[in-house]
Amino acid sequence: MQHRNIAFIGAGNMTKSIISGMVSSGYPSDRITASNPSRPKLDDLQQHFGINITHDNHAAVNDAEVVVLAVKPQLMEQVCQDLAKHCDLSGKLFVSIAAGIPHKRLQQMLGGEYDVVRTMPNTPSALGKGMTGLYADASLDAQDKTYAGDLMGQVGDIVWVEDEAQINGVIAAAGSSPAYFFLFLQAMQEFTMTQGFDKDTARRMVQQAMLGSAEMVCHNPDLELSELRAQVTSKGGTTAQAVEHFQKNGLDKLVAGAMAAAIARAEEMSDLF
Ligand SMILES: NC(=O)C1=CN([C@@H]2O[C@H](COP(=O)(O)OP(=O)(O)OC[C@H]3O[C@@H](n4cnc5c(N)ncnc54)[C@H](OP(=O)(O)O)[C@@H]3O)[C@@H](O)[C@H]2O)C=CC1
Ligand SMILES: O=C(O)[C@@H]1CCC=N1
Repeated sequence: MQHRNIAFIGAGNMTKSIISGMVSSGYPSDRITASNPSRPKLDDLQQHFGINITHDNHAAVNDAEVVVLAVKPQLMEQVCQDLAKHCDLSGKLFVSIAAGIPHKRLQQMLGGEYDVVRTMPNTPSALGKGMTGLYADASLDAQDKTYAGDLMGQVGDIVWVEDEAQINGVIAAAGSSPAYFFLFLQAMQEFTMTQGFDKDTARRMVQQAMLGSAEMVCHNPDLELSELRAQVTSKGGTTAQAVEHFQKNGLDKLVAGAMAAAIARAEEMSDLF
């Protein structure tokens, strides 16, 4: 991929995940800058990945060809307006990772019809196992589109969406979903501890079971998920009892409700910010 000078505005969890994945995939660290108000996160990024760091958003943006907007949604307007006031933004490609802020709204915040790609990554990007949804409007130059896809492709799998509203579906399915899996594992760990296992052993067991299961899913793309489940479920056995308990207690509805809640919040945020 092209290695353009890239600046991350905001050096929080998601920036760290993306930079970590980029550097492991060979993106030159001297072409990456992170800007953040507080120091410790910047020091951490510099120590681990050898990137450039600054407290000055303007300097970071002035030196960049690509600007990743990685602050919390509620700060986005203030940060973009400040950049618009103090920097020449023409010719730069903007990549937003913020939940709930539409493409048009980002352009409005930046004060012009700049090239903007709206993305929705997730934290496993740190391990090169991310999943990112991307949206751009038809005016985006093919080279910029390729760059944005390659960039997020360095940290995992990507999917372009045609309809911007689908980005909220990506949030529910991939942006937020690592937290669902962690929550599920935590509940399993806690129950396992009630069976006389210490915390670490309980974690080791449930995490290995999850890792193995995820690998089975990925290595068997032609097998339906229901078939993989059937392979574990002996007739009259233990798994059948557990699965029946989940189903009787409305697991499908619970999951659909949680994902719909994530989407509803994303929609709400697009009115708020
Ligand atoms: N976490 C996740 O799993 C995902 C998050 N996102 C999106 O990523 C974005 C960032 O989220 P996340 O990384 O979790 O949040 P964090 O709070 O971890 O990071 C945000 C960072 O922005 C910094 N910041 C605050 N004000 C400014 C400013 N004026 N200029 C530059 N930086 C500033 C904060 O610095 P300080 O702490 O010093 O105030 C902080 O380090 C959000 O918009 C979120 O919607 C998208 C997908 C997944
Ligand atoms: O919770 C959030 O709003 C962000 C977006 C997806 C994951 N974290």
